[in-house]
Amino acid sequence: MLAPAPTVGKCAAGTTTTTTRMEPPGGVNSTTRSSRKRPRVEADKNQQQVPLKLSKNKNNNNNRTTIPENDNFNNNNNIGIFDGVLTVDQCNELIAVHESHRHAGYIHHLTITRVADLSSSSSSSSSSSSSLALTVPLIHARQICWTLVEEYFDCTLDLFPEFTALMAWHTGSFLKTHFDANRDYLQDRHYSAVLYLNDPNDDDPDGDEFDKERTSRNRNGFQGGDLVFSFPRNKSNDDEESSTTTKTTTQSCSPSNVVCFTDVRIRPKAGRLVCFPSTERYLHRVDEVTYGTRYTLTLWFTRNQTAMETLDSLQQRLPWVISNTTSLDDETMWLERILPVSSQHGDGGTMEQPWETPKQAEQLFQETMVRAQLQWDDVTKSWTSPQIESLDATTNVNKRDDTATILRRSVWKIPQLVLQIVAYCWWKRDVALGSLEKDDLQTLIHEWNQYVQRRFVGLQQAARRWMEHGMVTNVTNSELLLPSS
Ligand SMILES: O=C(O)CCC(=O)C(=O)O
Ligand SMILES: [Fe+2]
Repeated sequence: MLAPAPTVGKCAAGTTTTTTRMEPPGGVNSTTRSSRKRPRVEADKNQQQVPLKLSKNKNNNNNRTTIPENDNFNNNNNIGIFDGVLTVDQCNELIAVHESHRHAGYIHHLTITRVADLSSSSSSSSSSSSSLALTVPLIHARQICWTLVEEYFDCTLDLFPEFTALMAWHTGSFLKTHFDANRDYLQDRHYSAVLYLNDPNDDDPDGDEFDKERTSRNRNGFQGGDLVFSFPRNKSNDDEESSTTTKTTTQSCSPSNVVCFTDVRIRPKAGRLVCFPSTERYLHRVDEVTYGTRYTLTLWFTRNQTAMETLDSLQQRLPWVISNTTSLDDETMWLERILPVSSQHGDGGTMEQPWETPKQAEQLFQETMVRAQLQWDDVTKSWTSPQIESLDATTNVNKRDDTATILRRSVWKIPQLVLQIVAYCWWKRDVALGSLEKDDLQTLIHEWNQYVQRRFVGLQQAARRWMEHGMVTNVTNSELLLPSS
């Protein structure tokens, strides 16, 4: 006899909404929970919260099954959905972090940014402090999710992050039906959590009223990309379930003894966290992203402390973080050097200089800007010129996936900072870098440095705390609670 389909709990972070607790399937060890309890972290109170939109229990059209947000299931709430976990601003910051450091991911049309990608450059490199500073919003977001997942599943054992990455699901990406602990080496994945960072392009994803302000901030929207769970059920469950849920059966249930599947479809939404056990009972897929880019913070948690992901590269560099009291001027210089206005000769220090004269610098700058523009255009249209095709040959990535990686590795040695400025441009100004005047660009660089400086100070403070508490030898075991501004 098959277990009834797991059900879905809906709750709002930071509100008094009661969360229905689940018993994890198969039960968990009832060892008393350790007294260590991370403080609950809430979204930055200074920033406007994404308004909680409680449901109107309305199905949207085109035969989609949505989860009614006011459903009160009485049995296990095995899938948790939290809205407003991060503000739209916080989500946008994470998208910018992703864009500034993305690498080709593990499936086509997927790019990822892990903590290691932000912290692995050599400690003396000029671009290091800005990259390291960007670990702050990522670790902070992880901390919020971590607390929510532990609380939601009412874990009697502590959980530990097993994998953390910002991801961009570009047009054409999808994941076929799977469960997350589906390989021998993934047995330590116990809970999955996905925090969505942007909205689909629909005006009305949840049957809510059209929200102009929110939609206007919803840059880089996408179509498709629903998360869909498929729960097996037997026929005897059919009547009961169809009367209490809006789930639909995607296969007909005859003849008898045929296993049927109930689909539970979850629409991504900026600031929405979905969490579920990583076991085979939670088969799920990601529908193809048919337009645009879908951004997520994807996390797995483990009950096995030894399987915890290491943040080695970050940890190793903390002493340098603490001792680095200098400003980020050297980084500013990186970009200034490729500006026509300030392309005087320097010795270049340890940096590579792919140009010899101011004229070449100017040309490099123009090319960089063209490429930066391409990055934000429709990539499928962008990759036509033979020159860019040949650039692609210098990388091992899918050319449609990973413009940023190509930029970074390209023969022109475009500095990492340019990518960061491109990402910042999108984030704060909603403009393409190529369309900016030189003066605008200077202002932007200044703003960027101030932003990084603020984040870097936050990292220094946290690092000092870790040092003081002797936690540096095992950073991932610390609270990793960083200031959010
Ligand atoms: O992005 C999602 O909604 C789910 C992703 C997923 O299933 C996975 O990465 O295993
Ligand atoms: Fe998955």
